[in-house]
Amino acid sequence: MGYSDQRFNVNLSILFTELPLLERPAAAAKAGFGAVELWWPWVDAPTPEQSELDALKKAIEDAGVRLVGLNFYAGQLPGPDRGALSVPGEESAKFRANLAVAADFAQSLGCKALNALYGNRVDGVDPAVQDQLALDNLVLAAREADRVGAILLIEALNAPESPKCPIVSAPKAIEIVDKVNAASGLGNAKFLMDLYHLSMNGEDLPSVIEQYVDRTGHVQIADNPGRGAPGTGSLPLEGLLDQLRKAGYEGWVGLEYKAADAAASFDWLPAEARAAR
Ligand SMILES: O=C(O)C(=O)CO
Repeated sequence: MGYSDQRFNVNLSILFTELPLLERPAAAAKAGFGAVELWWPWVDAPTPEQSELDALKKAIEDAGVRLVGLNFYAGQLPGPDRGALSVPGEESAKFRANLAVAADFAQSLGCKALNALYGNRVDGVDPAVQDQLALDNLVLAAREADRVGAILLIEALNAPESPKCPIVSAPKAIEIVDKVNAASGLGNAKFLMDLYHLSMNGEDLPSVIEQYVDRTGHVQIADNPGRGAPGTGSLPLEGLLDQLRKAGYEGWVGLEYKAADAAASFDWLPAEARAAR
């Protein structure tokens, strides 16, 4: 057991950001990784030029890494936006326009997991109106994911850093997962268990793992406090990942932590544990 038993991938939207986007896949490969994940890279463009999509696809293929997770368009991440799909008007329209583009891009690289971030509450808009819009958009997203053989991920963020986002606990994210599956009839909506966000919420992580592992489609980690590499904070990440593995989780674990020098931040992870693809 231990870190050697997991399939890790590098999140190229938070790590290696000191490099231009198109250089990051090769940097991850050079550090020994076989797989990467991304937030939607064009924060202002849900439907970028085909040439931009092609260039990123080529950079990933040339690096010889596999794309294993992609966020749908979610506005300006890591803030001030926390997603777009529950925000009426232009943001919802952008999310819908992005669905087929992101799903096709994922499919072109064999990526089987698409993450749909919920978005902030909007002053003056009835939360019930936002939640109905969110459900409608998540069902559309579940269908697009299904069209390309992918799962749809629903992630809980954390309340201290995302005070206007309503999906800030594991039970709340699971409630949305269940609603989307009931409404779509597809069963492809899964929980994205981000142990950093959940710990920031003060959740009991062993209990979250025990309760929700069977509905978890992807895991992300960072230490807490600080959202840094494992070992920079006080979370027992190795033990938590062991618990996940023993409970039957065999999916990807995304390294979604901050590091000023990404290449120097992987000492905690034996080289042989980086190469999964
Ligand atoms: O924006 C964040 O903090 C996320 O974890 C998005 O996936």
